[in-house]
Amino acid sequence: MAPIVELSNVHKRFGDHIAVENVSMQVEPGQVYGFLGPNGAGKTTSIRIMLGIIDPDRGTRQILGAQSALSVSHRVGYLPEERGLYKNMSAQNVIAYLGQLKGMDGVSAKRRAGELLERYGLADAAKKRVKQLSKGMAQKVQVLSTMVHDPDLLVLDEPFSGLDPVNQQVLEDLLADMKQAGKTIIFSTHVMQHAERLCDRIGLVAHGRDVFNGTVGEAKRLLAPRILLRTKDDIVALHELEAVRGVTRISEENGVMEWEIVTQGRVSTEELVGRCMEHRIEIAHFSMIEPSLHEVFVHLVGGEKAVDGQNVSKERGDAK
Ligand SMILES: Nc1ncnc2c1ncn2[C@@H]1O[C@H](COP(=O)(O)OP(=O)(O)OP(=O)(O)O)[C@@H](O)[C@H]1O
Repeated sequence: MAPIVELSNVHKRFGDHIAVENVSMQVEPGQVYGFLGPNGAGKTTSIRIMLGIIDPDRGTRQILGAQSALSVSHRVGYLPEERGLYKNMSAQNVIAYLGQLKGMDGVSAKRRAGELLERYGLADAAKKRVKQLSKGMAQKVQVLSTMVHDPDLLVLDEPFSGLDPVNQQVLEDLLADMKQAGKTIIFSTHVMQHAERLCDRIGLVAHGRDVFNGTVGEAKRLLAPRILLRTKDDIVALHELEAVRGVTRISEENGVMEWEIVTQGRVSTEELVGRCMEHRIEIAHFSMIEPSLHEVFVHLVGGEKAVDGQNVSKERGDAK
C-alpha cells in the first residue's frame, strides 16, 4: 500500500536561513506519526510543505496519492499552529461552517458538530460564542473542527500546547478514538509523553534535519538501559565492570543503599547479577529502567553532554 504522506529530501530556505534541509518522512495508512523537534527545528515548515501551503525549494511530496493537498482537501483535517476561529459564531455553528467548507451539507454538519461537542465534554459550550470560551476550550473546538467532515488524514500542529492536563488527556483520548476508527494522524509536539503513548512512529528533526525516524521502541534502544539496585553491601566490584559506565547513589535508608547504574551497550542482567553473587553483594532489589523518549530526545538533540548531566561518570562515581 502506498504511503498516505511522503516527503522526500525536502529543502526550504527563507532568505539566508535554511529552515528545512533534507527532511524525509513516510506515513502509512492508519498510523499515528509524531513529528518531534525543539523550537525552530522546522516542523511547521515541513507540515506546510506537506499540505501545499508553501512549496519546497527542492525535494518531492505526495499526500493521499496527490501532488497537491488542495485536490484532496476534503479528506484532510488540519490544525494550524496559529489558532483562530470566527469569534462571533457559536461553537457548534463554527464547527458546522468549517465542515460545510469541506463539502458537508448544512444539516449533517450541524448534527455532527453537536455530537462531537457532546462526546468530548463541550456540550455546554455548543451555543456559546467563540469569544465567550476560554483559550483551552476554543482550542478544543478548533481541534473538533478538523475532524467534523470525517477526514482520512489529520494533521495537527502542536495540538496539545495551551491545554491543561485534563484536556490534554481528552485530546489523547480523542486521537486514540480517531486511530481506532482507522484514521491516519500526524501531529507535532515538544511533549514526549504524548508521543510515547500515542505514536506508532516518530520523526525527530533538529536544525531542519532528520535526526531519527522509526518506532518509539527503536528510539529507546538508542540508549542503554539503567539499572536500579538496592543493597547494603559495597558495590565497587560492579563499578569495575567494562559494561558499567557510571554509578550514582540515589538514597540510603537503614543502611540499604539505592544505586542507579548506567550501562554502556547491551549489558546482560545475568552478567550483573552473576557479578553480585560472585562478590557476595546481597540484592534487596534489582530492576532495569528503560530510557524515556524524553531522554532519547535530549540525547539526540542535545548530544552526549545533556545525558551526562543526569548521570555520574566512572570518574565522578561515588561507589567507593
Ligand atoms: N516565513 C518565514 N520566514 C522566515 N523564516 C521562517 C519562516 N517560517 C519559519 N522560519 C524559520 O524557520 C525555522 C523553522 O521554523 P518552524 O516554524 O518550521 O519550526 P518549528 O519546528 O515548527 O518550531 P516551533 O516548535 O517553535 O513552532 C525557524 O528558524 C523560523 O524562524
